[in-house]
Amino acid sequence: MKLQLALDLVNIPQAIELVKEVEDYVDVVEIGTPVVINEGLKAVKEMKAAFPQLTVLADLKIMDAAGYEVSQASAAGADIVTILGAAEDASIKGAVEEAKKQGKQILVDMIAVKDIATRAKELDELGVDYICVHTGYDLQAVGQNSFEDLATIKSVVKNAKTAVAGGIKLDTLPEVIKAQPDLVIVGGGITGQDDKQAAASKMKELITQG
Ligand SMILES: O=C(CO)[C@H](O)[C@H](O)COP(=O)(O)O
Repeated sequence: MKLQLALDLVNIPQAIELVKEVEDYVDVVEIGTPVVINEGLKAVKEMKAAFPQLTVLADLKIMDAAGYEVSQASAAGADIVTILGAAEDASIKGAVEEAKKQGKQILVDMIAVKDIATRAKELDELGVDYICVHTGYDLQAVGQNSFEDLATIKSVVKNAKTAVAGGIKLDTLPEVIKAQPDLVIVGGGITGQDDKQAAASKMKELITQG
Protein backbone atom coordinates (compact mmCIF):
# COMPACT_ATOMS: atom_id res chain seq x y z
CA MET A 1 0.00 0.00 0.00
CA LYS A 2 1.38 3.38 -1.02
CA LEU A 3 0.70 6.93 0.17
CA GLN A 4 -0.01 9.74 -2.30
CA LEU A 5 0.10 13.38 -1.24
CA ALA A 6 -2.43 15.51 -3.12
CA LEU A 7 -1.46 19.15 -3.60
CA ASP A 8 -4.50 21.19 -4.57
CA LEU A 9 -4.56 24.62 -2.99
CA VAL A 10 -0.97 25.79 -3.46
CA ASN A 11 1.22 27.47 -6.07
CA ILE A 12 4.43 25.89 -7.38
CA PRO A 13 6.88 27.27 -4.75
CA GLN A 14 4.46 26.37 -1.93
CA ALA A 15 4.05 22.87 -3.39
CA ILE A 16 7.81 22.33 -3.49
CA GLU A 17 8.29 23.63 0.07
CA LEU A 18 5.52 21.35 1.28
CA VAL A 19 7.01 18.26 -0.36
CA LYS A 20 10.41 19.05 1.20
CA GLU A 21 8.73 18.60 4.62
CA VAL A 22 7.17 15.22 3.87
CA GLU A 23 9.19 13.64 1.05
CA ASP A 24 10.47 10.82 3.29
CA TYR A 25 6.93 9.66 4.02
CA VAL A 26 5.12 9.81 0.69
CA ASP A 27 5.46 7.60 -2.38
CA VAL A 28 3.56 9.68 -4.92
CA VAL A 29 3.12 13.46 -5.23
CA GLU A 30 -0.02 14.61 -6.96
CA ILE A 31 -0.17 17.90 -8.82
CA GLY A 32 -3.87 18.49 -8.21
CA THR A 33 -6.37 19.72 -10.77
CA PRO A 34 -6.58 23.27 -9.33
CA VAL A 35 -2.78 23.57 -9.51
CA VAL A 36 -2.75 22.42 -13.15
CA ILE A 37 -5.52 24.92 -13.94
CA ASN A 38 -3.63 27.75 -12.25
CA GLU A 39 -0.07 26.92 -13.25
CA GLY A 40 -0.26 24.51 -16.18
CA LEU A 41 1.95 21.45 -16.73
CA LYS A 42 4.92 23.59 -15.66
CA ALA A 43 3.92 22.54 -12.12
CA VAL A 44 4.48 18.88 -13.04
CA LYS A 45 7.78 19.70 -14.71
CA GLU A 46 9.12 21.67 -11.74
CA MET A 47 8.00 19.07 -9.20
CA LYS A 48 9.68 16.23 -11.11
CA ALA A 49 12.86 18.29 -11.49
CA ALA A 50 12.90 19.03 -7.75
CA PHE A 51 12.11 15.44 -6.66
CA PRO A 52 13.19 13.02 -9.42
CA GLN A 53 13.02 10.09 -6.99
CA LEU A 54 9.30 10.60 -6.31
CA THR A 55 6.50 9.36 -8.54
CA VAL A 56 4.61 12.40 -9.84
CA LEU A 57 0.93 12.17 -10.73
CA ALA A 58 -0.74 14.80 -12.90
CA ASP A 59 -4.41 15.02 -11.87
CA LEU A 60 -5.70 16.22 -15.23
CA LYS A 61 -9.07 14.41 -14.86
CA ILE A 62 -9.05 13.97 -18.65
CA MET A 63 -12.43 13.76 -20.38
CA ASP A 64 -11.48 13.96 -24.09
CA ALA A 65 -8.48 14.22 -26.42
CA ALA A 66 -6.97 11.68 -24.05
CA GLY A 67 -4.00 10.44 -26.07
CA TYR A 68 -2.82 14.00 -26.70
CA GLU A 69 -3.25 15.11 -23.09
CA VAL A 70 -1.44 12.04 -21.77
CA SER A 71 1.41 12.72 -24.20
CA GLN A 72 1.70 16.33 -22.96
CA ALA A 73 1.65 15.36 -19.28
CA SER A 74 4.22 12.63 -19.97
CA ALA A 75 6.49 15.12 -21.72
CA ALA A 76 6.26 17.34 -18.63
CA GLY A 77 7.51 14.45 -16.48
CA ALA A 78 4.34 12.89 -15.07
CA ASP A 79 4.64 9.21 -14.17
CA ILE A 80 0.88 8.74 -13.72
CA VAL A 81 -1.92 10.69 -15.42
CA THR A 82 -5.59 10.70 -14.41
CA ILE A 83 -8.65 10.31 -16.63
CA LEU A 84 -12.30 10.29 -15.57
CA GLY A 85 -14.13 6.97 -15.45
CA ALA A 86 -17.10 8.72 -17.07
CA ALA A 87 -15.07 9.34 -20.24
CA GLU A 88 -15.86 7.40 -23.42
CA ASP A 89 -14.20 4.01 -23.85
CA ALA A 90 -12.43 5.47 -26.90
CA SER A 91 -10.82 8.08 -24.64
CA ILE A 92 -9.81 5.48 -22.04
CA LYS A 93 -8.26 3.33 -24.79
CA GLY A 94 -6.42 6.37 -26.18
CA ALA A 95 -5.04 7.21 -22.75
CA VAL A 96 -3.92 3.65 -22.04
CA GLU A 97 -2.29 3.30 -25.47
CA GLU A 98 -0.37 6.58 -25.15
CA ALA A 99 0.69 5.84 -21.57
CA LYS A 100 2.04 2.43 -22.63
CA LYS A 101 3.97 4.07 -25.48
CA GLN A 102 5.53 6.55 -23.03
CA GLY A 103 6.16 4.03 -20.24
CA LYS A 104 3.64 5.83 -17.98
CA GLN A 105 0.53 4.77 -16.05
CA ILE A 106 -3.15 5.72 -16.08
CA LEU A 107 -5.27 6.22 -12.97
CA VAL A 108 -9.02 6.39 -13.53
CA ASP A 109 -10.96 8.67 -11.19
CA MET A 110 -14.46 7.29 -10.59
CA ILE A 111 -15.84 10.63 -9.35
CA ALA A 112 -19.52 11.02 -10.37
CA VAL A 113 -19.77 7.48 -11.81
CA LYS A 114 -23.14 6.08 -10.70
CA ASP A 115 -22.73 2.33 -11.34
CA ILE A 116 -19.27 1.85 -9.86
CA ALA A 117 -19.22 -1.97 -10.11
CA THR A 118 -20.13 -2.17 -13.81
CA ARG A 119 -17.82 0.65 -14.88
CA ALA A 120 -14.91 -0.63 -12.78
CA LYS A 121 -15.21 -4.05 -14.48
CA GLU A 122 -15.18 -2.41 -17.93
CA LEU A 123 -12.22 -0.17 -17.07
CA ASP A 124 -10.31 -3.14 -15.71
CA GLU A 125 -10.78 -4.90 -19.03
CA LEU A 126 -9.59 -1.79 -20.89
CA GLY A 127 -6.22 -2.19 -19.18
CA VAL A 128 -5.99 0.86 -16.93
CA ASP A 129 -3.37 0.74 -14.19
CA TYR A 130 -5.37 2.14 -11.25
CA ILE A 131 -9.07 2.54 -10.49
CA CYS A 132 -9.71 5.17 -7.83
CA VAL A 133 -12.93 5.77 -5.93
CA HIS A 134 -13.18 9.40 -5.01
CA THR A 135 -15.49 11.65 -3.04
CA GLY A 136 -14.68 15.14 -4.31
CA TYR A 137 -14.79 18.30 -2.24
CA ASP A 138 -18.39 19.09 -3.17
CA LEU A 139 -19.73 15.79 -1.78
CA GLN A 140 -17.32 15.76 1.17
CA ALA A 141 -19.06 19.00 2.12
CA VAL A 142 -22.33 17.09 2.52
CA GLY A 143 -20.76 14.31 4.57
CA GLN A 144 -20.08 11.61 1.97
CA ASN A 145 -17.06 9.31 1.71
CA SER A 146 -15.86 6.51 -0.60
CA PHE A 147 -15.38 3.64 1.83
CA GLU A 148 -18.30 1.56 0.51
CA ASP A 149 -17.24 2.21 -3.10
CA LEU A 150 -13.75 0.97 -2.24
CA ALA A 151 -15.16 -2.36 -1.09
CA THR A 152 -17.18 -2.52 -4.32
CA ILE A 153 -14.21 -2.06 -6.65
CA LYS A 154 -12.09 -4.41 -4.56
CA SER A 155 -14.69 -7.10 -5.19
CA VAL A 156 -14.84 -6.72 -8.99
CA VAL A 157 -11.42 -5.54 -10.19
CA LYS A 158 -9.02 -8.31 -11.24
CA ASN A 159 -6.00 -6.62 -12.84
CA ALA A 160 -5.89 -2.94 -12.00
CA LYS A 161 -4.64 -1.58 -8.70
CA THR A 162 -7.20 0.12 -6.45
CA ALA A 163 -7.02 3.58 -4.95
CA VAL A 164 -9.16 5.78 -2.71
CA ALA A 165 -9.36 9.56 -2.27
CA GLY A 166 -11.51 12.17 -0.67
CA GLY A 167 -11.24 13.66 2.78
CA ILE A 168 -9.10 10.91 4.33
CA LYS A 169 -7.70 12.01 7.68
CA LEU A 170 -5.63 10.30 10.37
CA ASP A 171 -8.78 9.22 12.26
CA THR A 172 -10.40 7.61 9.18
CA LEU A 173 -7.20 6.08 7.79
CA PRO A 174 -7.50 2.81 9.82
CA GLU A 175 -10.88 2.11 8.16
CA VAL A 176 -9.32 2.71 4.73
CA ILE A 177 -6.35 0.47 5.53
CA LYS A 178 -8.71 -2.35 6.54
CA ALA A 179 -10.02 -2.39 2.96
CA GLN A 180 -6.45 -2.75 1.64
CA PRO A 181 -6.34 -0.43 -1.38
CA ASP A 182 -3.03 -0.29 -3.28
CA LEU A 183 -2.91 3.50 -3.06
CA VAL A 184 -4.25 5.90 -0.41
CA ILE A 185 -4.57 9.51 -1.58
CA VAL A 186 -4.49 12.25 1.06
CA GLY A 187 -4.67 16.00 0.54
CA GLY A 188 -6.03 18.12 3.39
CA GLY A 189 -5.33 15.31 5.89
CA ILE A 190 -1.66 16.32 5.51
CA THR A 191 -1.58 19.78 3.89
CA GLY A 192 -4.20 21.19 6.28
CA GLN A 193 -2.34 20.15 9.45
CA ASP A 194 -0.11 22.48 11.48
CA ASP A 195 2.57 19.77 11.64
CA LYS A 196 2.48 18.28 8.13
CA GLN A 197 5.54 16.12 8.68
CA ALA A 198 4.05 14.52 11.80
CA ALA A 199 0.77 13.81 9.97
CA ALA A 200 2.53 12.28 6.95
CA SER A 201 4.89 10.27 9.14
CA LYS A 202 2.05 8.84 11.27
CA MET A 203 0.04 7.99 8.15
CA LYS A 204 3.02 6.26 6.57
CA GLU A 205 3.56 4.31 9.79
CA LEU A 206 -0.07 3.09 9.86
CA ILE A 207 0.08 2.19 6.17
CA THR A 208 3.33 0.27 6.60
CA GLN A 209 1.85 -1.68 9.50
CA GLY A 210 -1.01 -2.53 7.10
O1 LIG B 1 -8.74 15.33 -6.51
C1 LIG B 1 -9.04 15.97 -5.53
C2 LIG B 1 -10.22 16.87 -5.51
O2 LIG B 1 -10.93 16.78 -6.72
C3 LIG B 1 -8.19 15.86 -4.28
O3 LIG B 1 -6.84 15.83 -4.65
C4 LIG B 1 -8.53 14.60 -3.50
O4 LIG B 1 -9.89 14.69 -3.07
C5 LIG B 1 -7.62 14.43 -2.27
O5 LIG B 1 -7.68 15.57 -1.46
P1 LIG B 1 -8.44 15.57 -0.02
O6 LIG B 1 -7.81 14.49 0.80
O7 LIG B 1 -8.18 16.96 0.52
O8 LIG B 1 -9.89 15.29 -0.30
